Amino acid sequence: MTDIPIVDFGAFLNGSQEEKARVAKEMDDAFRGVGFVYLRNHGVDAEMVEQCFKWSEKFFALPLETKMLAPHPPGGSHHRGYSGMGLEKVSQHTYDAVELNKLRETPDYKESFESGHIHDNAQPNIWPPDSALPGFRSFMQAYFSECTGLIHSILDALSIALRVPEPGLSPTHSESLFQLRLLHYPAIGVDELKQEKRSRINAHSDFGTLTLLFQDAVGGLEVEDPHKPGKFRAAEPVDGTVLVNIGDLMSRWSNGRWRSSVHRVGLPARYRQVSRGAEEGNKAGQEGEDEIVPDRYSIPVFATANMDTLIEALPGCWDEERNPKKYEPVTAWGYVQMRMATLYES
Ligand SMILES: O=C(O)CCC(=O)C(=O)O
Ligand SMILES: [Fe+2]
Repeated sequence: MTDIPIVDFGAFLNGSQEEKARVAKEMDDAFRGVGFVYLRNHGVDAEMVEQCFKWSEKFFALPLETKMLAPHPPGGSHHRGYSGMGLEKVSQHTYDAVELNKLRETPDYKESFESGHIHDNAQPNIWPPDSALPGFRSFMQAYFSECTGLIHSILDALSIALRVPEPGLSPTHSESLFQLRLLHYPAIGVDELKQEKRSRINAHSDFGTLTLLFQDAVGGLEVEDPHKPGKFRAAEPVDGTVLVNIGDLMSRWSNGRWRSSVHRVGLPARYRQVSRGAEEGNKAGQEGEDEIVPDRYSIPVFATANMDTLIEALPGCWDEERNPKKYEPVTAWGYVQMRMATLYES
């Protein structure tokens, strides 16, 4: 297991100034260390989270032709709608076209549906007709707003951690240009994942400011150990929590103070041990060969700052002598566009 801390965010949402400062410090520590934190009492309605997983199952169970009524546009710059199996392939800072095509030979075995803010004019939503899945669109819009609240509260906590003067970082995200993603990883043979014939999601870092992640009970998410590059440790689902991580844009904004850790989804930890069958004797051992990892569903929400926000080392994250600015200033949108362009074949 990773050493991803669990923080009680309720103490930030409802606590005194002292409690808020304590929680902010705990989050600062987590983001400086592993770049991930589990938040308990995060305020996102548990029933809505459960319902969102149900909508996700219903959506992905639709026939392919129906899902294709809301197709993800070609190229990576308009990230909305349905992406079928193998369409998106994440990578870690690979911009070279030849390299990217080589990576795509082992496609991520997943399908996804992206939606965003109803007033996001740069990336308008792409919905299936309501008759295809009545109620889906209105639920997803309500769930999007529900998650938006938590993102802004986390930004408030981070502003306290850095002593960013009031009103802090939240106004830089006032347009809520976020991306709500439903992910479905179909059932897959243990061996296919083990031998890396297919991946669920390849190692990558997220490129926005913050990511919220709800995952089902299947597991398989792994985070790279910040001190041992190439070594991944399980980030198993923890009941009643949301997993929050720092993206590249926030890492850059904090002048590297907060870590945007590489993560991936592969074989859940419990399948790594000797196959269950093998322990139970020969006959069962044979069956163990064909073991299947069940379908997995997860729901990330990616946050980014308003398009023209200048991303340049935040106060408290640099000083002229000991800790100079490490990165050139970029606009939030300029950076995100550059990263999104690598995700899809254009
Ligand atoms: O499915 C997951 O648990 C992680 C998904 C993820 O890392 C992503 O979509 O960026
Ligand atoms: Fe990710």
